Amino acid sequence: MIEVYAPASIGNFAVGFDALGAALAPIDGSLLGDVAVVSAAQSDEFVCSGEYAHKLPSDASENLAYQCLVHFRAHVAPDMPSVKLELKKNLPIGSGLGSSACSVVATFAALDKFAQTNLSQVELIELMADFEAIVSGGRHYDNITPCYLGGLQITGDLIPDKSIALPVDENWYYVAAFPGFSLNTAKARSVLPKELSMHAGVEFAQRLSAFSSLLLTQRFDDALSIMQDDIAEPYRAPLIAGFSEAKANLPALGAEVVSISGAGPTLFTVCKTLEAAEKCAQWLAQNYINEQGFCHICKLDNDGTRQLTVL
Ligand SMILES: Nc1ncnc2c1ncn2[C@@H]1O[C@H](COP(=O)(O)OP(=O)(O)OP(=O)(O)O)[C@@H](O)[C@H]1O
Ligand SMILES: N[C@@H](CCO)C(=O)O
Repeated sequence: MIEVYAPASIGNFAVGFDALGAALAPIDGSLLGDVAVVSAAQSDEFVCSGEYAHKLPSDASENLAYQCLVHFRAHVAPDMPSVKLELKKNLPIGSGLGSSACSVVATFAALDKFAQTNLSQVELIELMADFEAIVSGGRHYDNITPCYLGGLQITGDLIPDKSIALPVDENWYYVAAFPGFSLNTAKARSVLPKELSMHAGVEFAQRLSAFSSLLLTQRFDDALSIMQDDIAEPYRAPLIAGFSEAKANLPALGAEVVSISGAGPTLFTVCKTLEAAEKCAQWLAQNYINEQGFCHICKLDNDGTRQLTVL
């Protein structure tokens, strides 16, 4: 049996629409992500369990994890013995935490290990991105690669091996608050402008390249000072109840950055101290999330997708 965990991630990371993403590790040691378990069986079977399993279609053929298994058997490992695939769906759907990417990454990584197909990093990332594209309305890697590789990744087709890890300040804390309602990624993409002006395109390129260079030269405070999303946040904020109030209130509590995680509705902050992160988390718990929501103070998950059990 192979059991693989894949962490939640913050897509876009404010300055890198579709191109930058970070994997999350709650500081209380809990796991925030999906788990795929592959074991030998008489014939292929699929089970979806976990807190959010009931939010997914009951028909296995509509579950991305099962679709990954069907694809893997047909195109990657036709000789793989029959398996039971269990997806432990621990992340809410349409959360902005890279939920579908988590299921896809955990499943392909577990199948690759079980079948000993030893796909290369690029082969696996391409496979994973194909499936992420099916549901999100656009091919992008900013949940896939941080989820798979860990850390903060600048990522896309132009980038050698699809992804390059960027350093962050070890002292930074990230507060991720899921408000408890869903926002469909395809819908959150449909409100974005189809084209950027020349000015906006140049500014986006400047901001992302400067941010990356500043991180690589350890000028972390300068990097934080330009960490702003002009591409997606202005159009998506009206879709997320409470976001504008949070953005207005959290800086006074010590948030250096307040932005939307992925397509939303999860909000994230970057804080320089644990004290500031705790104050932000408390405010968010009282003012942003409902009974179905949750809030975690996190560091980056530098391990990415990993095996929990091998039997
Ligand atoms: N294993 C799965 N995990 C998540 N979504 C799945 C899965 N299988 C099928 N789906 C379907 O894919 C769609 C995912 O929608 P969407 O892209 O909005 O969510 P998401 O990937 O969970 O969002 P986000 O990346 O913002 O966390 C939903 O319609 C959901 O029912
Ligand atoms: N970069 C993507 C992340 C969501 O999956 C977006 O913002 O639409």
